[in-house]
Amino acid sequence: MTTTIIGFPRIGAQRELKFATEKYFRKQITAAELKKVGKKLRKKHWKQLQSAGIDQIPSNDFSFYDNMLDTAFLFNALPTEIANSSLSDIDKYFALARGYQGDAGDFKAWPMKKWFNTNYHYLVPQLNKSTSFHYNGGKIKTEFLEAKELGIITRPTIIGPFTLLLLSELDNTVTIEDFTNDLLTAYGDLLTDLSSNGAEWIQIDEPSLVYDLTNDQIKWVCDFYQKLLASKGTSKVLLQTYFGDIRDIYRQVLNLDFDGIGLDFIEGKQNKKLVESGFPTEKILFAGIVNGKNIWRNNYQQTLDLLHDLPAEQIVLSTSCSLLHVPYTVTTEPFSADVKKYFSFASEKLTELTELDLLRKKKQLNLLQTNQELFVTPRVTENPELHQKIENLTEGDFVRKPDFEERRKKQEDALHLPLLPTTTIGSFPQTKQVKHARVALRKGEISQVDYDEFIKQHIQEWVKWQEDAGFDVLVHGEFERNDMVEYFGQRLSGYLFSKNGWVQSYGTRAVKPPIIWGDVSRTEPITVKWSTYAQSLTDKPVKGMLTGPVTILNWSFPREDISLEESTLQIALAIQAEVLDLEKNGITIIQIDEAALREKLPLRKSDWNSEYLNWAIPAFRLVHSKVHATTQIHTHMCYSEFGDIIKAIDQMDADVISFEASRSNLEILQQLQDQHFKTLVGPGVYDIHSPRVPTKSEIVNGLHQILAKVPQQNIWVNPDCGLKTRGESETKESLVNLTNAAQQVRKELVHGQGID
Ligand SMILES: CN1c2c(nc(N)[nH]c2=O)NC[C@@H]1CNc1ccc(C(=O)N[C@@H](CCC(=O)N[C@@H](CCC(=O)N[C@@H](CCC(=O)O)C(=O)O)C(=O)O)C(=O)O)cc1
Ligand SMILES: N[C@@H](CCS)C(=O)O
Ligand SMILES: [Zn+2]
Repeated sequence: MTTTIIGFPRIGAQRELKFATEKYFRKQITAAELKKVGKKLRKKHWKQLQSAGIDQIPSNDFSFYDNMLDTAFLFNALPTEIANSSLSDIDKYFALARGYQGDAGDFKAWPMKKWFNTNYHYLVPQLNKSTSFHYNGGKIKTEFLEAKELGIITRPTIIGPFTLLLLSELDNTVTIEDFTNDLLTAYGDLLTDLSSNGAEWIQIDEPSLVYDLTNDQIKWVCDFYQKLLASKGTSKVLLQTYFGDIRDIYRQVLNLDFDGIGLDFIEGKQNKKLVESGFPTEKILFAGIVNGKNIWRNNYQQTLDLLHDLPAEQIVLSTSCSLLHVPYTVTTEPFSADVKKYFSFASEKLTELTELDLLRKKKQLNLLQTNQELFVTPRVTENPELHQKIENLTEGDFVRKPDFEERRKKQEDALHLPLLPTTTIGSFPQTKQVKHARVALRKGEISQVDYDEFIKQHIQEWVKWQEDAGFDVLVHGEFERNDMVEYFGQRLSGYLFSKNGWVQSYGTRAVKPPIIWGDVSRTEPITVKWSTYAQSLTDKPVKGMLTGPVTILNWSFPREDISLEESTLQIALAIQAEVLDLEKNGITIIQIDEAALREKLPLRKSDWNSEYLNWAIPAFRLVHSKVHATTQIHTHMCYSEFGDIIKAIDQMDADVISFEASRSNLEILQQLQDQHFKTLVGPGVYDIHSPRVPTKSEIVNGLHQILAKVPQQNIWVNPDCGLKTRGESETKESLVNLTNAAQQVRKELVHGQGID
């Protein structure tokens, strides 16, 4: 055995899984038809890996929605009301993913969170007293046997117990210990079952081992695996980690009876040093040396140098993480050969692994020379003016004046907004018609003028609708955008775009991250015509809508020849120019989304004194530092995992921030209160990732919870995130419930204060 990968993209080269699943949601195909699509994709991918020469192929990396959900489902850890409902198994599964409202009941979806430092999102299992874990066969076994029938003995993969528990939400009636015995039996039964069915290797993913670990956690992991591995059957077991190094538990892990240890040598900066400190001769090192997250060709010489320092005889070459995070193939992309040669997507990374395997065995050395040519000369010509501009930035460029309190008064006078102002996050449903129009424009079937007219009509309809629904601050709806990052990338110089480079973000949703190829700058206004058009239709303020520099960077494939900081500052200057143009054209409220701000924060808190926030926060400040006091700057983050960086978020110095809160039980509110958060806040009052319509009273309850923690004059009312993924009718129903709820609570407050 010499090469493997941790996991492969599952949505299909043409996003077959997305389209089939969405058809199933719309009841256009049956469950059997959907399952057939899944089976076909799995077969295709296994065969592809096989013919690429990957000699150990994973299975159960496939998922109809998400692997965390799969794992909870595999172990039957469902809420009782869903488990006992009349829904079929697959509908129970999707009910947990997206919520369900219908004849079988009314079930909220499980929360969704970012998967470590990626733009992939997993479902957060909700565990309580009634949860129990037990294994009785299921997806992992079915897929193993499916591959076996094709003559491929795969390595089944499963998320490990530590990661499963750490990433789940336990209510206050239970602790991790309550599930330990259950899980020992469940994982034990799984190992025995797979092993008796012929699995030679089983992969247990424990990415959570790359976090800072407490002594109790280390002890839990060691005790658990000691017991589990004592009766593991005949299969060999691989402990797979990724997204960092395992410095806190490396020594202990070596003493456990794993047959293989998978380490990430790309993001795991200390892993090399750890292995050099000793690695048992009887174990196999699955060395993650091909980057599972970037799209650049591997530098073979660098990789060979790294391998040179590792125990050569015991190494299987692997990827640093699952290839889930990169697009399927570059071969079908319309880049010139001169550009294409720099790229490696999932399929090309398979070739890299097999070529590196040849090279480490001193075979086909010509491959090394061709590869080295990519790295000897600079790939792009620099923009010296831009570099100078960045060099000339001074502290004052990062400070907005006057300060928050003074601006707040001026904005209150200028904007005249009511208590609990209502707004939305920016996008409205991207309907079939909107997407079709973009396809028609791309194919030349309609002209740019016709397309623009079509978009304007949508803006007009929705501006009117928002006025009628009683919103205080309107949005234009983002109908002209394919994606909040790709759209900007396409209008900035220095970017390249794939035609089909889709990467799963969650469930059926994918993104096509643009590629930062060179220095980035703005050549002309990007959003001004749409925002000013929308503003011309109403007397209410319409928010300008931009994506912030850190998010543009984090959701693009970044350059590796300059620092992330440098690239982000280039983007920040481009967005700053856009902010100033919007302001000049009469837009008085501008939202600059920083949905991905937290993404590149080091996973280990002990690494937080590193530089990331020291440049990410200033990059955002640079974007809005030059606007007038009366221009209100909003920002938005579609997650609430910023409790521990609240101070940094406040230092972004925005006037208002909206964030996800409904799926996270509003726990962030306590932290806002405790840390005297100054920025005005719009904690999302309903979950937009589910088609479920929130009732007015649910929203009223949510507002009451918010009011218990945040001063009323600091509160905005909005959904969790943009509404582009939702259908029109559910969106309108939900938003009417939102404005009605806000009005009711406003009345309560006014009465309570005796004003009315
Ligand atoms: C807010 N989120 C975002 C994240 N990352 C981003 N880069 N963007 C985000 O908005 N991360 C966190 C959250 C949650 N994540 C997502 C990710 C993706 C979506 C989403 O809605 N994706 C759409 C695709 C969006 C898009 O690019 N649309 C294009 C192309 C549409 C298309 O597929 N066209 C078809 C033809 C369709 C037709 O004819 O009807 C084609 O090209 O073949 C566009 O609109 O032009 C998705 O469907 O997956 C949401 C949240
Ligand atoms: N303005 C964007 C933010 C998504 S995070 C939207 O509404 O879709
Ligand atoms: Zn969002």
